[in-house]
Formats: sequence, structure tokens, C-alpha cells
Amino acid sequence: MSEKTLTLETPHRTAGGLVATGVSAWFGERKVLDRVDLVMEPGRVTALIGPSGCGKSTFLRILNRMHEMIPTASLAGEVALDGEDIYGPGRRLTEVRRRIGMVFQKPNPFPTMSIYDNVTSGLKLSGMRVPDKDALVEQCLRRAGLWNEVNKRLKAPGGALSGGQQQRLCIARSLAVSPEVLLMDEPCSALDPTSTRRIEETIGELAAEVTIVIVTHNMQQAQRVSDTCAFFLAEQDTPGHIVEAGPTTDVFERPADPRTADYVNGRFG
Ligand SMILES: Nc1ncnc2c1ncn2[C@@H]1O[C@H](COP(=O)(O)OP(=O)(O)OP(=O)(O)O)[C@@H](O)[C@H]1O
Repeated sequence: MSEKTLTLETPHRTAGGLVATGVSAWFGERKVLDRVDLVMEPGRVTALIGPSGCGKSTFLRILNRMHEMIPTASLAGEVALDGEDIYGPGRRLTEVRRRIGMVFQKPNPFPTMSIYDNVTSGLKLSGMRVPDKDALVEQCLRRAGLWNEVNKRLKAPGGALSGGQQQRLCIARSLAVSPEVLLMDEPCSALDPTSTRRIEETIGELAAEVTIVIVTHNMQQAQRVSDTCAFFLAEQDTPGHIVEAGPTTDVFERPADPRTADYVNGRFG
């Protein structure tokens, strides 16, 4: 049975759904996203695709309130996690970031910190108390598909791992605080094909438990890992918007818009 089939047959999670409504974004005066609506279903993988500069990363950063860290940045619209606006009054930033984790393009473990401590490093920040840290570390490393490779050297520094292992360590670190959503910004772009495969397997295994939103430039990867796909485009200095979103097979095999067909078939971008 393929991983994809496994994902689809696994009972659907009902928590961890993200819904973006009318999301626009600016850097200074410049509008870079225009009224993006997207439903990211619980326990599914949503891929964001589109040419460079169309606003995919900006949109992803809006989903866990990282966009507001840039001084010139502003936004409009709503992002709801399980029906609650993550930008609503009284919502705590640390709580939003705990529930909606992020894995970046370049693996960024703490290089001199041990593998073990890397995994548990987010707990303090989130104010989480864990009765059995050893069990949590093992569970997170297993879920990230790294346990078998590192269980004999948990005290070794995170920086001593290969790039692909470091990225899986970052995934394990994100999982330690029990997020409902994991955002991934081109998580394989710095990795070789074997490590890429391994991360894709990990995504397939996690998908039933965690809602995943992944930005990727790799069309094959989008097809391999995602259930839903959203095609972003910024045409001739206009802000980025979604041209088309839907089941990944439809977007790739029966796109409704000719621009989507051109992009997924490699005719531009
Ligand atoms: N910190 C920033 N300050 C000003 N403009 C920015 C900033 N970050 C991104 N932009 C601009 O916002 C637009 C969208 O960028 P974004 O990185 O979201 O696109 P992207 O689709 O993720 O691109 P890529 O695929 O190349 O990563 C681009 O025009 C970019 O130049």
C-alpha cells in the first residue's frame, strides 16, 4: 500500500484545520498578496506552488504570525485555526506558534546543542511540562524518522548530523510541542535526492496526525506528498493571488485555468 493511500484511508482528524479568508499582505506600500482564500484541511497535506516571488512564503509566514516580525509588513484578512482567529484580540503569540510550527528551507538545529536537547528546546519557551522527557524525545525522533539513525548518540551535537538528518531533527523539535499544524517552507531544497525522499516519507507518515502546509518548487514533490494544491501567481507587478486550488490530481491532470496548465507543465516559472 502506498503512503498516499495510507494517508487517505487513515481516519480524518477533525482538529487542526486552518482557514485563510481574504488575506492580503504588504511590505511598506507594496501589496504582495491579494485576498487569498484557502482551506487547509485537518490531517491533510496542502502544497503551495507558483513561480518565484508570487507570495507563497509570505502567505506561509502569515499562517503562524511570523509576517508581523518584519517592521514594514502589514496584512488584512483572517486566519482561523479550528474556527478561532489567530490574530484575534487576546491570542498569545507563543501559543499560536506552539500550535502552528514551522520548518524552514535551511535546516537550523542549534549546532552545538545535543540532539536530545535540540528536540526538547521548544518546551521551555512554550511553558510545557513533560513527565517523561526521554519518552518524548524518542517519540518525536521516531515520528520524524530519525530515531534509528541517532538513538546511540543522543548526546552528540545537532550540527554533527548530515543536512537531511538535521532537517528531520528540526521536524522532531517542532513535533515536541504537539503542534496541530506544521508549515514547511521548501524543506528539501537544500537536500540531496535521498534525504528528500526520506523527508517526503516523514511527511506522509505525519500527515494523518498533523495538518501540513508545504511550499515547494518541485512539481513532482507536490504531486507525491500533497492532497490539495494551491497555485499562486503574481502577474506583471500585480500582487500574488491564488489562480486555482483543489485536489492535487485535478490541479495537475485537469487544471481549470490555462495558466495553471502552463505552470505545472513547466512552460513558465
Ligand atoms: N522582507 C521583505 N521586504 C520587502 N519585500 C519582501 C520581503 N520579503 C518578500 N518580499 C517581496 O514579497 C514578494 C513575495 O515574496 P515571497 O518570498 O513571499 O515569494 P515566494 O513566492 O515565496 O518566492 P520564492 O519562491 O522565490 O521563495 C516578492 O516580491 C518579494 O520581493
